[in-house]
Amino acid sequence: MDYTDTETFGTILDRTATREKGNCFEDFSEGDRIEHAPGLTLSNYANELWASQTLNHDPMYWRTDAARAAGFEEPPVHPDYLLAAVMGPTVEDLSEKGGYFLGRTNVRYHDQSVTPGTELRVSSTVESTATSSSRPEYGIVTWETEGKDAETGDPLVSYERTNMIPRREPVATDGGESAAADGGDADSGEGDADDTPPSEFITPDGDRFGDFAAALDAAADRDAAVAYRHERGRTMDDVMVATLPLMTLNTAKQHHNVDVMADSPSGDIVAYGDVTRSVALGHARSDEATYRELGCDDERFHTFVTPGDTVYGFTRVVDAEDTHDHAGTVTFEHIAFNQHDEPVYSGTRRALIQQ
Ligand SMILES: CC(C)(COP(=O)(O)OP(=O)(O)OC[C@H]1O[C@@H](n2cnc3c(N)ncnc32)[C@H](O)[C@@H]1OP(=O)(O)O)[C@@H](O)C(=O)NCCC(=O)NCCSC(=O)C[C@](C)(O)C(=O)O
Repeated sequence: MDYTDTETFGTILDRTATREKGNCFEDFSEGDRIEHAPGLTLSNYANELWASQTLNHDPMYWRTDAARAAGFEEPPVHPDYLLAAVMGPTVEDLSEKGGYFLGRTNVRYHDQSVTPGTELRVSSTVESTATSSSRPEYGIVTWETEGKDAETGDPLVSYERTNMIPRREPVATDGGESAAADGGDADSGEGDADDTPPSEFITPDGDRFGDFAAALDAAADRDAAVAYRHERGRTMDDVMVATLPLMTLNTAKQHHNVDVMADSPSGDIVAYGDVTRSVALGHARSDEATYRELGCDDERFHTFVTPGDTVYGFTRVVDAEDTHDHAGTVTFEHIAFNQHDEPVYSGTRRALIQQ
């Protein structure tokens, strides 16, 4: 028999089983620990592709003189690439089955001097599982993930992330179990006691710690916030949507299988949340003298970003603390938005900004 005869092959395909990838919601129980097998070795090529394409062009990640001036021996890998390189290899075990990346919190960088050539080992623990009251065909799972230097065992980055994960069987829900699984801020802001925007928005005069602190001082006794837009935008193309996640071994079909995604609510492949976030942070960093990343919290992905969408950035300065001789700690809220001015990502970020 000729298996490649189109008609015959179609009949055979209908009768054969698919060897499935990934895990369903029912496969996760609180406390389960997963060592992610594939891992990867941080590469200069992937690092440069990630940082260049997401407009993260800070010289300290590109040139030895700038890296040395910032206290590194040589240019380290970009922290957004490091984070994505830790998360990518977890997808096969945790979220390849589908469902959306809802958010992440407690992102902490333990070592930012990591250079290309470093091999990663990544493990995750199931922190919680919950029923989704709005989508009975999904559950909501939160994992705690840690990426280490495989050779030394030193922790490099850790975070807690939450996804919707398909169930094998949809369940009837009473709407009672599905409070935000990570205890994060699942509130969209609706119903906040004060949801009236301030009457004035202040832009810092420059990109140094003192400029952010002075702007906050100026806003302190007025009905004002320190908040501004960033000029750059980045249109999502194939490299952004499919290449960057695959380069970090992220096998989520959402980013590279147009055939499957055509039947999904987005109707198309969608950008990996870490790419959207990295673009937003790249826009923000282009307007600040960043010294080190400290961490991010309450990251949320509000709606799909599909090929052709353009990602812009908005920043609100929340706090500025004079913590070091050469740099101060600034807390920002960043919002990425699309060409229709719809928020697609939000999160808070703490970074050391040069004095
Ligand atoms: C998912 C959509 C459709 C739901 O939109 P919606 O407005 O209908 O619903 P919602 O109210 O925002 O959230 C739905 C449910 O999730 C819960 N929830 C929400 N956030 C959190 C959180 N942080 N922690 C815990 N729980 C959370 C929330 O409480 C609610 O529970 P309920 O069903 O019981 O009412 C909509 O928000 C959306 O389209 N978001 C964009 C998703 C997206 O594009 N993510 C990035 C790309 S996917 C990706 O990167 C993949 C990855 C990385 O490769 C990979 O995981 O493998």
